[in-house]
Amino acid sequence: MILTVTPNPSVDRTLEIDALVRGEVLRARVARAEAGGKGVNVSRALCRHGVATSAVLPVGGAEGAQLTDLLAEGGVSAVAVPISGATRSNITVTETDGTTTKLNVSGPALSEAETDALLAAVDTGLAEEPRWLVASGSLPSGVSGDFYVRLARRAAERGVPVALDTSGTPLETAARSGSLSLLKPNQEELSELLGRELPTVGDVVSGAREVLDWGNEAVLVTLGAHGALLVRREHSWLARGPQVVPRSTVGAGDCSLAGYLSAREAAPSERLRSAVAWGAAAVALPGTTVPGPDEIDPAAVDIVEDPDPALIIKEL
Ligand SMILES: Nc1ncnc2c1ncn2[C@@H]1O[C@H](COP(=O)(O)OP(=O)(O)O)[C@@H](O)[C@H]1O
Ligand SMILES: O=P(O)(O)OC[C@H]1O[C@](O)(COP(=O)(O)O)[C@@H](O)[C@@H]1O
Repeated sequence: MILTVTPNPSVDRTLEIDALVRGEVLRARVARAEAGGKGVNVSRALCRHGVATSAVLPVGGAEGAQLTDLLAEGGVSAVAVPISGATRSNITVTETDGTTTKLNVSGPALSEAETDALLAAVDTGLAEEPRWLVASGSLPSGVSGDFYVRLARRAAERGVPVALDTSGTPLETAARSGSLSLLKPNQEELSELLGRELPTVGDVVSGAREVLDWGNEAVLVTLGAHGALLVRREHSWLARGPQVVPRSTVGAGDCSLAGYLSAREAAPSERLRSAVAWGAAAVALPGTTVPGPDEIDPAAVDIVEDPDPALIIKEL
């Protein structure tokens, strides 16, 4: 079983329009609502592939009820921790050419008692000895920036490896405290973490190795349309995915992480192949829709071990 925790989940609302024009009245062709939030999406993607998973998340208000219903409809096992605030709705606008614009809301604050209840729900999940704990997404206000460090300590006590996908202060705090089995920043998040631009493959690999030096095991850096780099101490691997016609990039990173974790007992390069295949498949689907097994083509992913450090990422 893979346990995910999403402290700030959302109902993802997507509006599909022809082209976004500021200041105009635009009519949406399609409006959809899907369960969202980073760990929630990892669980949804794993569930579509028959991988056992459980999603822990706080829920409140009418959107919280809708989120719980959406997860139940999708057959995703969830532990919903009740909170007094209302779960957020994040808005995505997708245009015909695949341009995706996201408007993320900060979400409800969690009280200390609600934060403790969330931690207790994770503890209960950890007692079931999951093969991974996935800690993902932004932290709601009221939750201290070291929340993921606290989670990682609890997981370590049970010998459960932790995969982290977040940004800003929560990423920096957890990454610097070490002991994470996997971090999944995108190129921009890694660059922000290290405080410098990372235009080449060599820049990303050496930046990720700096993060490994803080006591972490592996870094999966997703590069949007340019694929992904997996960096471990001994080797790094570059994966370039198939060309896809993008429809919505929302949830691509979450599906990449799910693909990486789904590949049981596989060599690092095969885990990376799976990550990029799942991410590319997600981009071809509308809204926050997660791909199923028929939509994924791992054979279309090209992998290079210890790639040329001089390669420029935006030219890949
Ligand atoms: N425009 C795109 N075309 C093809 N694949 C894409 C595109 N955008 C993202 N992907 C795939 O999804 C993965 C995750 O995307 P990325 O944007 O880096 O993550 P995040 O959603 O976390 O920002 C990439 O590694 C790639 O495999
Ligand atoms: O917690 P954050 O950083 O606000 O992100 C939440 C949003 O990110 C998503 O999880 C999508 O994430 P990715 O596009 O990075 O895979 C949405 O479902 C959700 O609306």
